[in-house]
Amino acid sequence: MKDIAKKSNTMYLLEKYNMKATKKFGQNFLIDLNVVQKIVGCTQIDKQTCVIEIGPGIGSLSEQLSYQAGHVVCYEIDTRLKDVLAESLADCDNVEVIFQDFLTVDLKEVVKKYKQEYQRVCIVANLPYYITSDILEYILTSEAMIDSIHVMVQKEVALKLTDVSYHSPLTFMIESIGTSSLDMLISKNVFSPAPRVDSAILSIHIQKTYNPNLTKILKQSFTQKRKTIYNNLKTLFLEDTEKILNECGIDLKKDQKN
Ligand SMILES: C[S@@+](CC[C@H](N)C(=O)[O-])C[C@H]1O[C@@H](n2cnc3c(N)ncnc32)[C@H](O)[C@@H]1O
Repeated sequence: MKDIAKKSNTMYLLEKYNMKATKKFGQNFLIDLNVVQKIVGCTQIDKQTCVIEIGPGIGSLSEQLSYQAGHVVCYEIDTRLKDVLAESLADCDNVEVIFQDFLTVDLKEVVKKYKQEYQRVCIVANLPYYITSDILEYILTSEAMIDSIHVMVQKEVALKLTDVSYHSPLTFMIESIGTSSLDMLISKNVFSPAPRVDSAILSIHIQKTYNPNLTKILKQSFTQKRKTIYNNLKTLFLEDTEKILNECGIDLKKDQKN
């Protein structure tokens, strides 16, 4: 189907397949073609890019991604969407839909495979809000050779994750491998059903591979707030603390206050 994101097309598909959005999977479908095209514009993908999309829903974003990208691999948890996606994306030959919980995907292996054929591999998603942090952490710590991540998240989450004075395990993970930016604000009115809050596009450009030592560091660091990271970690890494923090790209004097 052409222009799935048009409200009339979305409603046609949802009604035809008696598909009710479920909170269980954080389903809020985009129903504004113009906004979907602007989102794709933020990603700067091209035919040398393979996109991994998390949660295609009825395919609104996947369709527009398919016009710009070389290949699109979508992971969808809700098997009720099988028939809908078979119809909506029937003409998009470069889209592959896999029905699997994204949090069980071997991302490192999948990205390695697509890197053999495409110059870049990017992740693009209108994320289910109930597991935003879990998904971001899963991607960031996967050690997969991803070039960039462009995800729609709650506006407040995007503001926090791009605020240099805000510290959380996720901000440290992002900082340790690249840079983040808030690229676009999105009104809650362009979704069906409309969520309670507005959204934003958060982009993360990856320059370095994740250092797995960081997960250990963050667990220890966030047990005792107020102290600097260095002081918190001295008990764990002793004289190696400074070296390990430097390797992970973390400022020794940072504390965990918001
Ligand atoms: C906010 S909706 C976005 C749908 C569509 N991309 C759009 O923009 O209209 C989130 C989508 O993620 C799917 N989803 C939720 N949890 C998931 C998981 N763990 N793995 C893969 N997909 C998931 C939902 O079923 C839903 O299709």
